Amino acid sequence: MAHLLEFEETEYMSKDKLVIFDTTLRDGEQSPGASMDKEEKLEIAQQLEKMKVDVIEAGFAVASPGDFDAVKLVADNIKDSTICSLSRAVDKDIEVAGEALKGANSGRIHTFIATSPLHMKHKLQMEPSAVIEQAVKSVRLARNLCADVEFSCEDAGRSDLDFMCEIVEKVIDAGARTINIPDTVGYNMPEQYANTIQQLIERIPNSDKAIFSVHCHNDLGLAVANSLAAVQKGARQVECTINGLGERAGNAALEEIIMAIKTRPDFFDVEVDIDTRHIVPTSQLVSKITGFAVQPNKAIVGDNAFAHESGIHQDGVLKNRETYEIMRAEDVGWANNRMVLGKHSGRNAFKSHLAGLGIQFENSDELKEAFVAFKKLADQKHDILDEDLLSLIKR
Ligand SMILES: CC(=O)SCCNC(=O)CCNC(=O)[C@H](O)C(C)(C)COP(=O)(O)OP(=O)(O)OC[C@H]1O[C@@H](n2cnc3c(N)ncnc32)[C@H](O)[C@@H]1OP(=O)(O)O
Ligand SMILES: CC(C)C(=O)C(=O)O
Repeated sequence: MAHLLEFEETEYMSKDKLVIFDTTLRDGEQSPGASMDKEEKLEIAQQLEKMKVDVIEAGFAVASPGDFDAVKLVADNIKDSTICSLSRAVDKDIEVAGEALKGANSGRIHTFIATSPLHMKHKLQMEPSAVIEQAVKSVRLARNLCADVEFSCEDAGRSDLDFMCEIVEKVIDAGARTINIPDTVGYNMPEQYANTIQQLIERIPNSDKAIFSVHCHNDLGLAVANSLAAVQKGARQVECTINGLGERAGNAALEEIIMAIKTRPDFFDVEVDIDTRHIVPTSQLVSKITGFAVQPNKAIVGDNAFAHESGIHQDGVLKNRETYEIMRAEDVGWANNRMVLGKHSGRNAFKSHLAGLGIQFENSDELKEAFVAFKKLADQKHDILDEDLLSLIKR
């Protein structure tokens, strides 16, 4: 057996650094209807690189000739982020992944096998001992092709902890330097998932030789909560996708993970290198390419994430934005926050909006009269446009 390729244990192994691993182009693409061609993948990868994402999982190279080409194109062109391809614990998958990644500045082979009793018995139809053997063999093969190898225990959220301790210890010995513990079907609760990560780190004798990673699905709406709970217990890589795209109900949303970490440094003792100003443009690009609309009330990237229609909120924000905004719209790539006039709006926002249109009221009676007319109109009309306001004032 050839010597394992040398792995640089520098930047990624820092205790304070949270590695951001984006899998929009792989797990995100697994959403029915979200397939992307290679040029589309490259366009998104370029945007992720601008955002300073650490690792981009570009696809599953063995899946199709098109996906091989896409992983290769991304690997050949993106130089600042590590480019990764997924592969089963199957020699052919790993070799094809290695081939697609040949041109990468920094490449990673990500190999996985299921470890839950349910998946091993019914899907893989393998004995647990054979699963361990296959995992070790695959990691060794991958390490002969690529210095940076990640191993995932698929369906870790329903796997036995003792069994995971055993397999993970062996794959670390075989050369895996990132150990991913996916909650593949979004079954775990935050405390339970965080405890699994903590137990694995504490119990596995060679756990200090690897970064522990989380990959959470959103079947119960807990993907982000589970990921963040695990970060508090020692996880140092989060796998996530733009807009939370992904299988079934999706993956943890990158934008929510990043902004939670940045907004609550009192909770999270980790650093992320992401340039958050690229979040909204990236979200809009992914939405345009996949055709998956972003719901208006989606955190960070939804149209209403920084919009206010209620008078009490508008008044507070006009006096001090922090009254109702915990982040700055500009910091995540919006041009500004937004005041929307509607039936819930108050006098202060109304007056301020009209001032923006060049209209000043001579006295409070004039303002009162215009405001009463505006409320009547707002009861009848869903969207109040500036033209509506101007004609109302003229009248
Ligand atoms: C949780 C996740 O997101 S896992 C990633 C899921 N993503 C995908 O599946 C997308 C890409 N997949 C594909 O293109 C295809 O499924 C391929 C190319 C990987 C395999 O295709 P096929 O050879 O036709 O197999 P098929 O998909 O029907 O079945 C999967 C086979 O892989 C086996 N398998 C599944 N996972 C693994 C694994 N991690 N390691 C080894 N074998 C595995 C299954 O047991 C099954 O084996 P069998 O054919 O002996 O019953
Ligand atoms: C293969 C792994 C990383 C995965 O996507 C999952 O388990 O959800």
